Amino acid sequence: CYQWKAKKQCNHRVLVGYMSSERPLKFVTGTKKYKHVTTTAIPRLEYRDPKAEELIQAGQPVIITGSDLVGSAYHWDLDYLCANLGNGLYTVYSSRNGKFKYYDEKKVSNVPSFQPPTSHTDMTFQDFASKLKRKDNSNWIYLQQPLNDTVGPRIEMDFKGFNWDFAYRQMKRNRWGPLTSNLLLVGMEGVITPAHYDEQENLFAQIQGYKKFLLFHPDQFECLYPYPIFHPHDRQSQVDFDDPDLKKFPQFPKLKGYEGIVGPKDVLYIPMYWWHQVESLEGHGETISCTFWFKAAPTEKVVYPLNAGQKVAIMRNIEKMIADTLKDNKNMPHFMKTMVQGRYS
Ligand SMILES: CCC[C@@H](CC(=O)O)C(=O)C(=O)O
Ligand SMILES: [Zn+2]
Repeated sequence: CYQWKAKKQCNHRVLVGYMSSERPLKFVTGTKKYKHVTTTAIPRLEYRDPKAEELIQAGQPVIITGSDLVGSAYHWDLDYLCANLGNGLYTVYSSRNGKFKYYDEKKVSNVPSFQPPTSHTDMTFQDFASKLKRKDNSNWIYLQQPLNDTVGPRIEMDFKGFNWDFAYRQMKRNRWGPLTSNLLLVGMEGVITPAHYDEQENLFAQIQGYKKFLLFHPDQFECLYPYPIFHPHDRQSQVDFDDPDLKKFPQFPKLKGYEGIVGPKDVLYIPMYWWHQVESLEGHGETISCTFWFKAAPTEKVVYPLNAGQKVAIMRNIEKMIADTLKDNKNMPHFMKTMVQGRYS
């Protein structure tokens, strides 16, 4: 199991003493601590610990150890994946600054001035792996591809060997909807997925390398200023954590959340609507992860007061309805300001 030594802050880098019974003492160099972002540790619990189940049922994040959710993939590394993923094509994103802010291509036409921050191409895993080894810091790359039936027989066998009992037990116990996808993520050291939220429950399994997660409760919505719903960056925060515009986003410094380093064999439960920012830590090789996304649990009976996630869902529905009704997104700011200005303050 892992014991975490006291964190030591030194010149904006956080060294987190890291020791496990399976690995020599290793300093997992954390990343810069973001100014204005206050965090406490994400709980780290053994999967048999009833507290872990309680946290998941309460829709709270938790790093689960010992589940072996992807135990049959612990041997996955670049060479093994090159040899066994087959010659299918994989979606590889490229970024000039190491940040991979997701955008919805179907919404690009809504914002004519939109400049995609990343590009993507399809290539064989072998091509990707050779680019990865040539680590070029002017071109960061990040493979993000749903595992599908183009994979070779060994990968298929490994996939079938996942601890599906654990995954489906969580799904049933928490009344989640069906599993929708397993996304294979292979990231160059240092890549960052900026703060965003997803509309599905996620069991995030780490296979190789270390990822630092920042997580924020849905009630931090007013500190994170998501893009408008019709914008390609819907669900993504507008705030650049490295250089926040506090005139435009004055609530940002009130942000409070959780942080944790997710290492090999760890599984992080990311509850739906929880904001997260994820960084592949330098110095520990490329990261290999696999997501398990589940549809939301159906809301049988609405219980008041509504929780923050439900309020985000309601805000999204209202925003969608206004956008659909007005038919012109330029009219939305004035329409919504008129609706509340001087009436609800
Ligand atoms: C495309 C998914 C990226 C992932 C974050 C990361 O590992 O970089 C994430 O945001 C999630 O699993 O929800
Ligand atoms: Zn996400």
